[in-house]
Amino acid sequence: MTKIAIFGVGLIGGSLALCFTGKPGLTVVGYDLRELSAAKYVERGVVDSMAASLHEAAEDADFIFLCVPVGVLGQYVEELSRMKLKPGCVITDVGSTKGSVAALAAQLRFSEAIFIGGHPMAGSERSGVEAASSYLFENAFYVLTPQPNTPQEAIDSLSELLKYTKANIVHVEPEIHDEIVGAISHLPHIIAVALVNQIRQYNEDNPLYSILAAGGFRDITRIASSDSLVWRDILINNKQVLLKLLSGWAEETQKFVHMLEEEDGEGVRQAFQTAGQFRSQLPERRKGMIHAIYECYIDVPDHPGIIGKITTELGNARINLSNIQIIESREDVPGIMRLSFRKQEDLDQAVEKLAEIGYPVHF
Ligand SMILES: NC(=O)c1ccc[n+]([C@@H]2O[C@H](COP(=O)([O-])OP(=O)(O)OC[C@H]3O[C@@H](n4cnc5c(N)ncnc54)[C@H](O)[C@@H]3O)[C@@H](O)[C@H]2O)c1
Ligand SMILES: O=C(O)C(=O)C[C@]1(C(=O)O)C=C[C@@H](O)C=C1
Repeated sequence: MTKIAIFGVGLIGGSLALCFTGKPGLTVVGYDLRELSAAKYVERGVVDSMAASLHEAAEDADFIFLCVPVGVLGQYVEELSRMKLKPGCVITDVGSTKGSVAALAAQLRFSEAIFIGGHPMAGSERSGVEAASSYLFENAFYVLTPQPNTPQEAIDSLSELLKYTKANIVHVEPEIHDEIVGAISHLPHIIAVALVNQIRQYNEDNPLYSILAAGGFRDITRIASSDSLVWRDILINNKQVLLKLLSGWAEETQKFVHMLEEEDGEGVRQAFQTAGQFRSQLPERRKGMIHAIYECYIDVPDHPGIIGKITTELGNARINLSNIQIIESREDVPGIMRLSFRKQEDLDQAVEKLAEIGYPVHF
């Protein structure tokens, strides 16, 4: 039996556990500080068993996944380096920053264990094991940050195990990872939170702000609901990169200040056009490099019962819908409905079914 230990059975740790639990030859042991009784994790089939201590979980493990917030990662890596682990044991993490943990692991001496940094580029604004899903990583990118001296055998065995996630493995240097992920993940989280807080203050004087908030505001601010402790750790850890990115962001917004002051309509138009062109080149159906969610949109007339009709038709055809949302709905104006699926197969079947019943989709 290959023993997999998961430290931190939350959104990411729980999702990884769900990918591995029940697979032939694998046994998954969880460890978490949270007061959710161990039996519940086991009953729900997330893990095979829960360990009462870090040592119990790590003992004899072939793989150890550290799925805890970035702020406590270092302490686990250090503790593991002091333990006698199974020879060849691969320790990996899922932290959203890679530079500091790679630097720490490089200076520690593990007795016959190997550390390989990792980061699945998939997630959610939700947190905790309740939000975990075995589909979370499907089709997403999964970054590994092996060092030049990392044994190939260890990289291969971790990559082989990660096939259960159905993610695409990519190797990236830790510092490059932090720069890129700072720009495409951490900065957007800061912007979303700052924007929500700006509007929240206006809303204190006039609640119409939140009442009128429609698709635009909701789309750009979904990630502002992310876990505050997880994100505190990520942002502080990637401080140097983010300070540079924030000054770039200030320059970008300043460009708009100038364009508006000068009433430079052509400048505004060009800004939208170049942004739109770049965005349309992002890989389709993966929401950038982020989600393993397959989505399509349909134009729907605004009349009662439309959601029921669509869900019934898809349900009768045994097509699993993971989410449904009306993005815009005004009286007498067709609304847009966003349908999300967990699998490409479901999306393809839905496209066919919806066309058949008179609702052509767009992406
Ligand atoms: N949320 C995302 O979208 C996302 C995506 C990719 C990677 N990550 C990274 O994954 C890691 C976990 O994030 P998450 O979103 O799963 O958070 P989460 O809050 O859902 O899960 C974290 C789990 O770790 C447990 N925990 C916290 N401190 C602990 C400790 N000292 N010892 C043992 N368990 C502890 C918590 O009880 C919780 O169950 C973070 O490092 C984060 O940067 C998050
Ligand atoms: O989709 C989301 O909600 C996420 O926040 C996922 C997201 C991201 O920003 O893309 C967040 C943190 C990660 O480390 C990786 C992915």
